[in-house]
Amino acid sequence: MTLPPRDQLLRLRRTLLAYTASILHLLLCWLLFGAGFMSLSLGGMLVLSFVVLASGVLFLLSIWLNLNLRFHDPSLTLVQMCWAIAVVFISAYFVENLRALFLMMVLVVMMFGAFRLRLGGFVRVGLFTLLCYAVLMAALWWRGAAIEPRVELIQALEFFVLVLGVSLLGLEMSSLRNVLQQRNHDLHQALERIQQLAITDELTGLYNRRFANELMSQQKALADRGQYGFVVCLIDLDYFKTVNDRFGHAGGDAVLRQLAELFRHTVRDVDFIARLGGEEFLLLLSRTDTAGAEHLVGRLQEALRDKLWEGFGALRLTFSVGLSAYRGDEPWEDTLQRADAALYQAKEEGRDRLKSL
Ligand SMILES: Nc1nc2c(ncn2[C@@H]2O[C@H](COP(=O)(O)OP(=O)(O)OP(=O)(O)O)[C@@H](O)[C@H]2O)c(=O)[nH]1
Repeated sequence: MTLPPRDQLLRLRRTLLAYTASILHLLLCWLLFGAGFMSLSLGGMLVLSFVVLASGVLFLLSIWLNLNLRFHDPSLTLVQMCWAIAVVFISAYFVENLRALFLMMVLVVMMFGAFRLRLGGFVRVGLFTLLCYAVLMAALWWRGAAIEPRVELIQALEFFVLVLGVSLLGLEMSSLRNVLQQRNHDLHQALERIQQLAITDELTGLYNRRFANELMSQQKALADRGQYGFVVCLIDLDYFKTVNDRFGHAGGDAVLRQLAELFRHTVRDVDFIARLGGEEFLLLLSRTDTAGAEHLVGRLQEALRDKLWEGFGALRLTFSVGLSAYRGDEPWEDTLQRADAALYQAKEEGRDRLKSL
């Protein structure tokens, strides 16, 4: 059996809490029944208990079966609150003498809305409470219960002042919760941004040297476990200084950005490309052998030959590559070291070529 997602679990927990409160309310009813304050027969008490317990189970089931997700507010806060308030008023109808005390349960229900309802929700619950109160008074009057209008009016006023007070407190808590949620969201985004910045090269958006080292060590661990290889290519642009001399440093930057875009589009999704600094790049090819890497480098050279540099006219660029395949059970630094030596050879032998060691 799989557990519901976190949001649903939270809703279940909150509904379970409300269910516990309604069971406590029911216990109070039974206590008053035992003490002779309820004008309800044993059968009536059993029906009331069944209705309260069954409705709670229905709310819990609707969340467990995800039926609540079909509603505008999947927490069902308003529905649950109105139902709980109705139950309090229904049971209050049968209480003799202690009705005002009994109605205080409505305040507990109000507190449940504190973390979810906004102003509109509180107004609706308030109006619903008002309606319930009026219906209760009418029903009592209809039944011929002894109602002292002045006392009832004072009790009603006191009740509504309390409901208003609790609603205002609830609103305050609700807005506090919103602020906290927003802060949490902002912090989460800032953290994501920081994590992104920590691994990317600012100029090109490729991975940076620090992350390249991490990737190398990860690749080594994976290769050692999975018995497959990986290849490291160090790519260094030839005579890049002339680009800077011709177009200025900003122009050189723009060329590096366009080059990064070309690399990104040419390598496979499973491969990694990082800028180690200056005009030097590292290509990390996973599950590839030397032949496969040479093939990819050929494709990159071809793409570079055909590249039309936006804003740089007839610019032609080449690069030299030092390639090295991981030999198994060697430190990844050794693989990189060999690629570096191979790159040195490629430069020494006239550039625009690939050397592997
Ligand atoms: N625009 C720009 N230029 C950079 C950046 N980092 C390094 N460079 C330039 O890259 C050039 C590298 O020069 P060199 O090391 O002599 O290399 P090269 O001119 O490419 O010659 P070889 O590598 O020997 O073929 C220098 O002019 C640096 O200023 C950068 O972030 N932006």
